[in-house]
Order: sequence, then structure tokens, then C-alpha cells
Amino acid sequence: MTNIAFIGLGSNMPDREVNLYEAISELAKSKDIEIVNYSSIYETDPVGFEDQAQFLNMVIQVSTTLSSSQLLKALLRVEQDLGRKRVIRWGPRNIDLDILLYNQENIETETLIVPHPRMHERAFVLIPLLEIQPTICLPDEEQPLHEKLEAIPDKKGVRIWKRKNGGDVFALFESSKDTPKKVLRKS
Ligand SMILES: Nc1ncnc2c1ncn2[C@@H]1O[C@H](COP(=O)(O)OP(=O)(O)OP(=O)(O)O)[C@@H](O)[C@H]1O
Ligand SMILES: Nc1nc2c(c(=O)[nH]1)N=C(CO)CN2
Repeated sequence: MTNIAFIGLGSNMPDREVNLYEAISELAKSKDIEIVNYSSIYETDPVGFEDQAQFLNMVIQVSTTLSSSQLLKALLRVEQDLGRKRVIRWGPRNIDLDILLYNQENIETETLIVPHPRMHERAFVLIPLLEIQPTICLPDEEQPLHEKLEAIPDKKGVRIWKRKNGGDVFALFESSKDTPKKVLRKS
């Protein structure tokens, strides 16, 4: 069975762009995960714990044969492989991967809550998610998510960093070499 999930990515430790690229590249290597769409990259003001560097955030859409718990394990493994260290809750991280939505299921286990419990109050999640899927709703909800975004007072804290080029590839530029790295081909 093929499942559709939306994953939120964030990084606020250098090199932020490369961290996002490497996480996406690691996920794309899995035979069980196909990346089918992705947002632009946004630079965002930290929320929750504000005394830290600005983040780069984006959202990707995946098609996967993994269950939600297997997908979480895969995300945690990528975070581990990229050397993520948890010091302060909501503090600086080189990479953070969150399952935002998994099919249109409500999931609650000891280790996994989907939809992500804070996504509806985070412009840094909703703006890239709605870029991919403008009419998306939370499971069992009539209200489209864009209406929840309109209710979030401060959206200034989310600014385009690298617009998805709309072509058939999403090109990330390494800050040093400035050579595009083809990360994904849109299916
Ligand atoms: N939807 C989800 N996506 C990812 N992790 C989740 C989710 N729901 C629960 N978790 C659990 O949260 C744990 C801690 O996640 P993490 O330290 O990355 O939180 P955070 O990203 O800093 O904060 P937030 O959850 O507010 O984004 C993970 O080990 C995982 O077991
Ligand atoms: N702008 C921004 N702020 C955050 C972020 C994030 O990804 N972007 N992640 C957090 C914990 O998951 C807490 N605060």
C-alpha cells in the first residue's frame, strides 16, 4: 500500500541549506520513500525559543510504503546520521524532520502524534505546506488549513530564501561553490 506523507524540515546550524539537501538526499536513497513534491526554502524567525539563529524551513511530500512508525524511525535515523544533538528543547539543530501529515490519518502513540500537534500554529510549516497543497485540510476537518494560516498574527517571520525554480529540478546551491546540485526530479 502506498501512503502519502508531508514532512517538515528545519535547520538553523551551518550550513543550513546543505543540511536540508543532505537530509532530502538521504531520504531519497530509501527504496521505500519517493519524494514527489517539495516547497521553496524559507528563512524563518525562531519561535518557541527565540534566542537562536534563524532557520531555513521547507516541506516535502513523499509517497512511501513505510508505516507511520517506520517512517518516523527513518526520519530519526537520518537526523542521527547527520549528527543531530538535542541540547535544549526547541533549541538550535542542524536538522529537524517532522511528520506533519500521514495520509489523512489521526495517529497518537507514545512516540508519534500526527497531524504534528503544533503545525497549525506555525507559519514556518503552513506556508511551505500550502505552497505544495493549497487546499489541504487536517483529517476530519472541514476548515482548510489556509484559514488557520490567516489566523496566525505574525507571518512576517517567514520569508522566501530560495524559490523552487518551477522547472523539472529543485536546485540547491552550496554556499561555497555556488554550483547547483540536482536534488530531485519532479515526477
Ligand atoms: N509528528 C512527529 N514528527 C516527528 N517526531 C514526532 C512527531 N510526533 C512525536 N514525535 C516525537 O518527538 C520526539 C522529539 O522530537 P524533536 O526533539 O525533534 O522535537 P522538536 O522538533 O524539537 O519540537 P516540535 O515537536 O515542537 O517540532 C521524537 O523523538 C518523536 O518520537
Ligand atoms: N522558525 C522556526 N522556529 C522553530 C523551529 C523551526 O523549524 N523553525 N523548530 C522548532 C522545534 O521543532 C522550534 N522553533
